[in-house]
Amino acid sequence: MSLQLQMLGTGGAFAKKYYNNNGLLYCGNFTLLIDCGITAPLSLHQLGKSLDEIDAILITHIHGDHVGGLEELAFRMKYVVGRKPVLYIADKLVSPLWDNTLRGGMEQDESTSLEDFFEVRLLTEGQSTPLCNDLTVELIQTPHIPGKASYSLYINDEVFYSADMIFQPDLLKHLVYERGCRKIAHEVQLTRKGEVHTTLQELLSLPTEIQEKISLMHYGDEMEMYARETGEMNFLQQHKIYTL
Ligand SMILES: O=c1ccn([C@@H]2O[C@@H]3COP(=O)(O)O[C@H]3[C@H]2O)c(=O)[nH]1
Ligand SMILES: [Zn+2]
Ligand SMILES: [Zn+2]
Repeated sequence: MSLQLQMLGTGGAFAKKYYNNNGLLYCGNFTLLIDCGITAPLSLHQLGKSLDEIDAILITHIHGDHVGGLEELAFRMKYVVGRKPVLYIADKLVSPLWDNTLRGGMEQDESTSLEDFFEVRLLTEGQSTPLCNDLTVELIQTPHIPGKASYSLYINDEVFYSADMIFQPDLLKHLVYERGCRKIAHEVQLTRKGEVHTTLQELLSLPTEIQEKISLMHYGDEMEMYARETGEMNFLQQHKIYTL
């Protein structure tokens, strides 16, 4: 079964042209929404997708461009669609997501926990979990903000989808040379110092055979200026469907 990826947006947190870096992963009839940022509901609307077409949501980490659309999604699922969405999430993210992010807007009456709005399915880091017949996801914790857990994804034991992360060349080499990784969707920061992200310069230091597997995402509005400066890598484009 081939996997397809359609990004709802490919922009960094402050990008305006390309929307938040959230993706739809298609596996046959199953659709997984990877992250649900502020712009996710608008992007879904522009694609003509109803929320009912999303079978599950997976959250990589707690930043607005990755979770800022969850309140709208959950309220619409509850009050319009009438179905609890499935939410895959690392156990360490449950409390930060509910207590520190969603609770202020969503707690009311008997609805006092994440489980009151979502069918929560916990993911354990380092463990490959089947989400449907032909789709498995393994969380790999990757550094982003000190003290805040963030998880990249290893999909079907062959595709790496980075969360926001500081450059991890050894991880990328390990995945490609020892775990048979075929494709990599990687965040990139084009301008300014990386600090909590991976810079284009850092990715350009990777061997050619790894760069060839990389598609760049989570970039700024200046992306077009860098179109010919990405070595063997290419930019993922919003709404285009890629076979993985
Ligand atoms: O220590 C910090 C924390 C945050 N930030 C910025 O805020 C943004 C939050 O979303 P993001 O993770 O997509 O990108 C982050 C950066 O652009 C930063 O530069 N340094
Ligand atoms: Zn981000
Ligand atoms: Zn982030």
